[in-house]
Amino acid sequence: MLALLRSGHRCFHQSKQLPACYHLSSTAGTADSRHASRPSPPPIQVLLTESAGRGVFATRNIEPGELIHTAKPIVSHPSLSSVNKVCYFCLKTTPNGFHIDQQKESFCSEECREQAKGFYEVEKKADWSAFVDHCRSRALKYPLLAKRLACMVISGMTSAEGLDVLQPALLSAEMISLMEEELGLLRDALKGAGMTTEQLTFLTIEWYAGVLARIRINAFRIELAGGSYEDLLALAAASVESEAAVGNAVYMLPSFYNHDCDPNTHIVWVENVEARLKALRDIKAGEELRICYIDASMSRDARQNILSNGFGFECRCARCMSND
Ligand SMILES: C[S@@+](CC[C@H](N)C(=O)[O-])C[C@H]1O[C@@H](n2cnc3c(N)ncnc32)[C@H](O)[C@@H]1O
Repeated sequence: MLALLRSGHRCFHQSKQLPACYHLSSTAGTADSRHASRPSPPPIQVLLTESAGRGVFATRNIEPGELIHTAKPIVSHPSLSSVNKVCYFCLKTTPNGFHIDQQKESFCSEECREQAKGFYEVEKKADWSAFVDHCRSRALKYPLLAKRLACMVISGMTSAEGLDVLQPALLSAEMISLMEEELGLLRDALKGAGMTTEQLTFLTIEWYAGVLARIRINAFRIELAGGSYEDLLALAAASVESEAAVGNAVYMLPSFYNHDCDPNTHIVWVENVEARLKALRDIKAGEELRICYIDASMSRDARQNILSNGFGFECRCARCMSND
């Protein structure tokens, strides 16, 4: 998927720059950042594109293989099949993770347990069986992220508006009415855990549907490479549609990367949920950085179908425009 047509597409950004909060303090480095003396700001900025909303642009030339920046998630959750195998916070594989109060979830370190403390104190009081059964029987993964976000809001770890800046998917009335049942199960679990009406004020259908609309467009499926960088290219190519996911996560800065069927950048996970954005080839200052959202080895028609149905846009990247 990664050795396809070289698009050489140009950036079409308008001069309007987004607020400084978009220039996130993620770390960046050279091709081997371990030798860098201190982390430098990432060589990117978020700007408006001509036809794809906001996008991420290089502020200097970037070399192939360079680690552009890393990113920690706003919210993440293990997949239901991995919940007993990975750290409940960072999704690292945990053969010997430690459990708290005989709960089935485990953490890989004291640090992760500490960072999860806020939402986990809320989560562990509730009986999630009906909510989880609902998700399992319908193969739904995103409500688990919404559930965790709700617990983070209740615990004060984050604000109820935390995802608002991200682009939402358009939801049909039918989709929203299906979400009402899910929201009922979420509210019941939290009420059963002793949360007060006041604590649950934010938990309306508008909030829940708004969160899921953003998760739908912006969530990443996490597959851990666990190996060296050299393996990652092959792994990224092979696994886009595999079922090796340990969980799902939503990030801020990575959410602003637009799609290209012949991307110049890719996103990888080595041992946990921390994302690494890496250059796949030479990128010139001012060029837009794009990742591939789907399995780029599919035919043009299949790619267009998935992008249209899943993300709501018609891909007009150089590869699609050349009918490849
Ligand atoms: C994850 S967001 C990327 C950031 C987004 N442009 C924004 O302003 O927040 C995905 C959305 O960006 C737009 N997008 C991404 N790649 C695109 C492309 N190749 N062509 C047109 N629109 C694209 C679509 O609206 C898509 O649903």
